Amino acid sequence: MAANLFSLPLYEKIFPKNTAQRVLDITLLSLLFSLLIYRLLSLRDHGFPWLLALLFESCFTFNWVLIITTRWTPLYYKTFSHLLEQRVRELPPVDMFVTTADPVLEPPIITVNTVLSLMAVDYPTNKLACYVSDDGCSPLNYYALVEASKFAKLWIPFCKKYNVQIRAPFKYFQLDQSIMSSETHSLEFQQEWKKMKYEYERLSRNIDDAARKHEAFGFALVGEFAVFSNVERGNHPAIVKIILENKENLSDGIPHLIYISREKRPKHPHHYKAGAMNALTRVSGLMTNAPFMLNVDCDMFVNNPEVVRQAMCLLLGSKEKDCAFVQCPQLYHDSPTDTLVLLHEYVGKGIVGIQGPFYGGSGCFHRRKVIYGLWPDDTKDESGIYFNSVNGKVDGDEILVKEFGNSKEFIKSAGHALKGKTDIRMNLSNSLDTAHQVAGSAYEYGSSWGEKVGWIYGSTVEDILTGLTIHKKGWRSGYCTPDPPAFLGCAPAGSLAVMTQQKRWSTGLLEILCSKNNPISATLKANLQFRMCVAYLWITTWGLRSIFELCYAALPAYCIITNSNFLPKLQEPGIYIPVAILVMYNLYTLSEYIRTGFSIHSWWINQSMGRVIAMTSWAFGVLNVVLKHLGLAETVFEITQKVDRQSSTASGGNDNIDENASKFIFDESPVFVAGTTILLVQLTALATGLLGLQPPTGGGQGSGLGEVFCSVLVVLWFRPFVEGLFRKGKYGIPLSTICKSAALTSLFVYLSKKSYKV
Ligand SMILES: O=c1ccn([C@@H]2O[C@H](COP(=O)(O)OP(=O)(O)O[C@H]3O[C@H](CO)[C@@H](O)[C@H](O)[C@H]3O)[C@@H](O)[C@H]2O)c(=O)[nH]1
Ligand SMILES: [Mn+2]
Repeated sequence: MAANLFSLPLYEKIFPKNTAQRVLDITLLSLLFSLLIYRLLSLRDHGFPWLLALLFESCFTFNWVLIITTRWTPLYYKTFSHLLEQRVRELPPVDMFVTTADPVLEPPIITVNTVLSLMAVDYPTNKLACYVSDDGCSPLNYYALVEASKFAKLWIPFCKKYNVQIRAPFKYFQLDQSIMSSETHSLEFQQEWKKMKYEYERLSRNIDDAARKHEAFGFALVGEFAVFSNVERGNHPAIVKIILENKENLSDGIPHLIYISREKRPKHPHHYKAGAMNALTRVSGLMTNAPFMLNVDCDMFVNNPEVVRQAMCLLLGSKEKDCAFVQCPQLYHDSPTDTLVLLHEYVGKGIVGIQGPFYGGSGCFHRRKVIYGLWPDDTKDESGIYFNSVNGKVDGDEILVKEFGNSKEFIKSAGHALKGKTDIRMNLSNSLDTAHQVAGSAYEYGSSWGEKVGWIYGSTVEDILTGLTIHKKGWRSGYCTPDPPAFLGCAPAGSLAVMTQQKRWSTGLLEILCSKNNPISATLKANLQFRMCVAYLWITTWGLRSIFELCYAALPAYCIITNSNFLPKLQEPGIYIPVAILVMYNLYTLSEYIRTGFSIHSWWINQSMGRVIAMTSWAFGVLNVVLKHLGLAETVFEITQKVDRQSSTASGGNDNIDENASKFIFDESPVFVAGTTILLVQLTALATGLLGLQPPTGGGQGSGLGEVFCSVLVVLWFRPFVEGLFRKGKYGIPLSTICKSAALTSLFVYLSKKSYKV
């Protein structure tokens, strides 16, 4: 019987049927190929635009091949967490990491909610420790956490007593009380609920007040805040503070809570989030050294209190090799970003079916030893010592110093982690001195941190790079999609934030493609599976696609201005191919939206936003990487502004979600010059056509309805820019931007005409 129980599976793999999708994918691919063949065959009868169209369409076809290959075999997991206790004698410890970097862009109340939701998960509290990294080195963040720790002592028991489902207090108190289950309607519950609400409002008020005071005349930096006096954001010593310690090792108490602001010095690169993650890994290695680490961004609260147990089903229920990390999808609570949901649905699950999901930077459970650089084939000898396939024996002290840096205590803890031993540490403060040492800005010099160990440096999307480094070794990863969703975060609010984020992504992804860690070499020289390489190529080439999309969008305008054509004429049978592609592709994506429960309107908005982002933000990503390679600029991690919708329970209203939320906000940033130029080019072309200012065709075929249709389509995609031309203030395109774009447009028209004469 015991043996039977032990063999019960903790999860089941489900391969959803996708025959219809495959058929459609292949049909579309055949159409694309037919178009290419048609163009090739008729190349001689047509001019330069025809050749360009052939080139760009080949790229889109290639991209389609990448997409089909990536999503061919979707997979998801069903977990059986109620069997966990029967399968494992004791649940393993988990260290939970939260990163925050700027108390203005990331209001402390958001971080506080995330931390509270993590600390309140359904898991033995003596197995949990929560570490918060503050790259802003802000006394305000520290203050907020200290206040939150007092609230946690009430909140956590309340959540567990009443089995509260949403344990981020801001979200919980937004819920309509009437939808809560009837058992929670007891008088006792009502009273406790009111008290909790009162305490939470007090907590938010205290944090708000402190923020206001801090802004006005600084904090009184005395007592435990004294360490923050004279600190500058980018120049300060390491600060590590134990806010809460579960000294009695109670399984139904409150988990440890530790604040870390790693040392920063102007001369030492700090590697943004990846650097912060590595500091967290080391400090936690000294203090609790849990074999599993959960990491979330400051705005990603736990939405399903079962999440750790759910993830454990995958981590403990499979062979280690099959599960280096478990990623939960990134979903948003404020505005459902349909594109992301769809990416998860139609591409994400496909990747899960290859070698496992990409690491997405937040909502991910890691095996500590994998982060320490272990390969799946590294084997234990009898004494439990690992032999590393790259470095030989892992236990050799010299090797360990080279890998992990110069701290004896840390090396010892890393040795334990690699061997899978769990440390039992009674007193956190014993390791405080060493914790400060490993959080030092020079600690990593001469070690493998950021290169072979920990989060990998060299890209502003450190998550994809780190995940690729893990997959490259042959590890697989798991996907955790419980219902309700495990985590929910803040969507970037407004056009500016979206543009900035997309620019960073495109930059970072291209940095990966152009580095020695690119997916192709990972397949040729290491163990990245071929189709996984394709999946990584699909994502890392986002930026490059922008160039082709831009040029393709310029093509109809070019043709109208020069009275040439890149599409077959309406009376030619060839026209049916591009028309069929257009119709089928749009109906196909539309059906995906509708099947997933989104509206036609959201389909249209996202399709056009997708094109706008690709032609503007992504293109600037390419520029960033070119400048980096020329040594002219460094790439930076620009933090996304998080909107504080959380303290709204205290202030009584959602002021931020007004009717203007969907309007585009413009500033003088170059991305908007690019967008405005694309629009003006199309408008100029259409005007040229309408006013009959086109040059004579010179014997060939002139532009026709096809070109005009495409040009109008681009204008429709850029509708927010059209509106921006006529609006004032922040919703209008600044005059300087319009002037720059007008100049660029004239240049385009001039060059087009000139090139055509030549
Ligand atoms: O110097 C820095 C910069 C950022 N962060 C933290 O990194 C996280 C992500 O930053 P955010 O501005 O929210 O970026 P997003 O674009 O929303 O993040 C997505 O993309 C990032 C990679 O570009 C991933 O790291 C994230 O996990 C993923 O959610 C936040 O918690 C920040 O506090 C730091 O700790 N230090
Ligand atoms: Mn974010």
